[in-house]
Order: sequence, then C-alpha cells, then structure tokens
Amino acid sequence: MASPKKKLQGLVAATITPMTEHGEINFSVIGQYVDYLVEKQGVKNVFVNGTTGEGLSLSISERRQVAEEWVTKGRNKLDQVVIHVGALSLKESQELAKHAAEIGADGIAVIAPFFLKPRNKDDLTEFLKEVAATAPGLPLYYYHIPSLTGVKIRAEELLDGIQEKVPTFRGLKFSDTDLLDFGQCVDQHRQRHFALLFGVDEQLLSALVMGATGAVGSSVFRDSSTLWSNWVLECRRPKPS
Ligand SMILES: CC(=O)N[C@@H]([C@@H](O)[C@H](O)[C@H](O)CO)[C@@H](O)CC(=O)C(=O)O
Repeated sequence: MASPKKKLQGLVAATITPMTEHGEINFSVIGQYVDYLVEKQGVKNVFVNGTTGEGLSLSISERRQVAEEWVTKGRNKLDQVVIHVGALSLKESQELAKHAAEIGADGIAVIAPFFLKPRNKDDLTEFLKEVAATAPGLPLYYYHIPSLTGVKIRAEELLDGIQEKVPTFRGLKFSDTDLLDFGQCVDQHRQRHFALLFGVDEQLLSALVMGATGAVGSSVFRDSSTLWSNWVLECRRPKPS
C-alpha cells in the first residue's frame, strides 16, 4: 500500500527535460540539475515528465529513461521524485506507473486522457483507479489541468469519495485559475489531509492564503522567488502546539 508517512508538501519543481542540440535527451546534466535544485534553490521535491518536462511529447521509452535518471541521481539528495505517468492510452499509463514503482519513485501523477475524454467524474475515477492498481505501493496525485486536457470536471467534485475508490489517492496538483474550485477543495477536504498542490505560479500567493499545502511549478524556482515561496510556505506550516 502507498506510504501514508511521506506527505508531499512545500515546493515541488516541475523539471524540464534537458535535450542536446540533436534532439536527444541530455541525461548527463540531470545530476547537476539535482544539485542545483537542492543546493541553490533549497528544493528537494521534483515532478518529472509533466508539462514543463514535455512528458507527453516524449516516447514511452524516453519517459522511462528520464524517470530512472531522476530517481538514480536524486537518491539520498531529493526527498520525493514524483513521476507523471498520464497518457492517452490506459495501458501506457499503467506501464509507466508500474515502471515508476519498480525504479523506486516516491509517487505518480496522472492527467485525464485528453482525446477521448472521460465524460464525467465516474469515468475519470475509473481511469485513475486502473492506473493506481498497477502501482499499489505509490501515492497517486491527480494532475488537474483543464486548459490543456479539456477535461473540465471540477476538482472538488472528483475529490468527493475518491479515496474509497482509489485507496492510494493522496491529493492533486491543481493547475487551473478557478480559485472557487480550489477553495472548495481546501474547505471540504482539509480533514482528509490530501496534498493540495497549486500549479499556476502567477496565482500562488492567493492559493497559499487559501490553504494550498504546496506548489508544483516552473517559474517559482528562480533565485529570490524560490526563497520567498519557501518562506511563505514555512510561515504557513502548522506549528506543533
Ligand atoms: C502549464 C504549465 O506549464 N504550468 C506550469 C507553471 O509553472 C507555469 O509555467 C507558470 O504558472 C507560468 O505560467 C506548471 O504548473 C507545470 C507543471 O507543474 C508541470 O510541468 O507539470
């Protein structure tokens, strides 16, 4: 079963996939990338093969290799390596999820399939359940990004009752500007201790005020903005009484 111990929180870097000038993945710099994030930015969680990493534009074989490299190079340096395994095909998502578990990743994230789309919450839940079943030891996060997937099922609606159907479900990466939906996720699901990670950097401050437990982003990891965001998150972390 998925570990309940390691909650994914704070800043999570959505990593780019480094390429050579010939369009091949430049694996040789991923080790330096890990060091840069940890030593210069103070960020110890990564989100690999997502939007910033152009995961959907990579082949399955490339996605597997990139995931492996981050897990290997991040060992004993990073806290959590979350691999995005979303795909148009359920079988590909399952293959990537199983692979993430085999290589020792700390979690998986899944977008909704976006060509033949889930029509409603039940369809989407079923898809997530089938992916989750192939990696029963890994926490699963739903990656809500309706502007790119076209799947507009409200996150708050999805969260309602999901853990009963997908036991490894641990939260979501909310990449939408609908702060009403986000606020309802926070208000109605706070007690379930889901990770509610915000993904639109431009609105991060608002989301933190509303109760985001962390952020997955690309632009928050530049110099002073990272330090600033870390500071805000630290201030908002509940203090032991
Ligand atoms: C659509 C997109 O790329 N969103 C970025 C944001 O960090 C985004 O770059 C930022 O808000 C600037 O617009 C992240 O949420 C993406 C992300 O976490 C990912 O790579 O999966």
